[in-house]
Order: sequence, then C-alpha cells, then structure tokens
Amino acid sequence: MSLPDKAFPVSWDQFHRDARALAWRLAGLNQSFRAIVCITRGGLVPAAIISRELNIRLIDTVCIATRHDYVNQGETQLLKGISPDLLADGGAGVLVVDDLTDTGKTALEVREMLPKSHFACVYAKPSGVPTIDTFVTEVSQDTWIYFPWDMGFTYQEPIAKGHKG
Ligand SMILES: O=P(O)(O)OC[C@H]1O[C@H](OP(=O)(O)OP(=O)(O)O)[C@H](O)[C@@H]1O
Ligand code: HPA
Ligand SMILES: [Mg+2]
Repeated sequence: MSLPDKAFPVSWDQFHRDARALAWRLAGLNQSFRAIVCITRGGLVPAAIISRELNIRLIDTVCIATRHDYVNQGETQLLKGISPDLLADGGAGVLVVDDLTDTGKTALEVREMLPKSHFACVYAKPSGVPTIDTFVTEVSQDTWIYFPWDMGFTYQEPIAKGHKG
C-alpha cells in the first residue's frame, strides 16, 4: 500500500463553498429534481448543502460500505438500498450526490440502480470523471483529498526544518 503523492486538504469553509458552487451548477441546468439520493457516508454533507440551496426536501440514502486499505478500493457491500418509488423510471428526476469520485467504482454501482438519474459530486479524479454528470473541481489521480470531517488540528513542522535547499 502506498499513499498518493499529493495532498489536497479541504477545510469546512472550503467544502461549504465548493458544495455551494456545485449547487449553482446544478441550478444552471434548469432541471428540477424530485429527490436527492446521497451515497453514504461522504455524500451526506454535500447533500445537506445542496438540499438547502435547491430546496429539495425528499432525501434518501444508498448505504455502501467499501473494504479498503486506505487507498485501494476493495469489495463493496450494499447495507441499504434506494426506496422503490425513486427506483421507478430508472431514477429519472433523481439527483445522486457524493463527495467525490475516485476510480468511479462507487458511482458505477449506483448508476446500475438509477440509470436515468443525474450524478453530482464536489471533487473528481480523472478515472471517475466519465461516471459523473456534474462536478466542481478535478484533482489528479495521485492526489488524496483530506475532508474536514476526517481531520483534526495538528502541529505542522516549519517548511525550513530539515530542508536541505
Ligand atoms: O470512485 P471510488 O473509487 O469508488 O471512490 C469514491 C468513494 O470513496 C469514498 O467513499 P468510501 O467508500 O471511502 O466510504 P465513506 O463515504 O463511507 O467514507 C467517497 O466518499 C466515494 O463515495
Ligand atoms: O481522495 C480521497 N479522499 C478521501 N476518501 C477517498 N476515497 C477514495 N478516494 C478518496
Ligand atoms: Mg463514500
């Protein structure tokens, strides 16, 4: 197992701005969504922000647990599926929300359940881009995105310490 080379840390403030930017993009589509399906757990936070901005009151979850050793996606387990009324018509008019797409595996699995839905996420890596309809920021595949709900305040070494330049 190796960690991606680059780090992209995201603060709460930045995440809120980026999720709101996603809501602006979705609003610009002039498509009305009858419900949000958020992919837990990462999709819960952007779904709350988008639901507020676009006034979408019907929210469902698809609960998928992935076994992975930090960076490598492993087997997935569906813990809770989507309600039958949202699955009708292949999910037409349903907005699926996640925090990011990386390999695209998670989005592809949910797309099989809701082939006519609209997929949105805040951040996307190149392998996942084809699986998503609308996103805000693309980062390279060798970047790890650190979300604020996974982080705490820690001491940072000064840049000059140990720097041989
Ligand atoms: O495009 P992929 O390679 O499938 O990766 C993207 C998925 O990985 C993360 O979820 P994770 O499975 O880590 O679980 P969590 O949302 O419960 O933290 C993230 O929230 C996406 O759902
Ligand atoms: O870059 C990432 N950050 C956090 N969780 C993730 N799950 C897949 N890729 C990532
Ligand atoms: Mg997730």
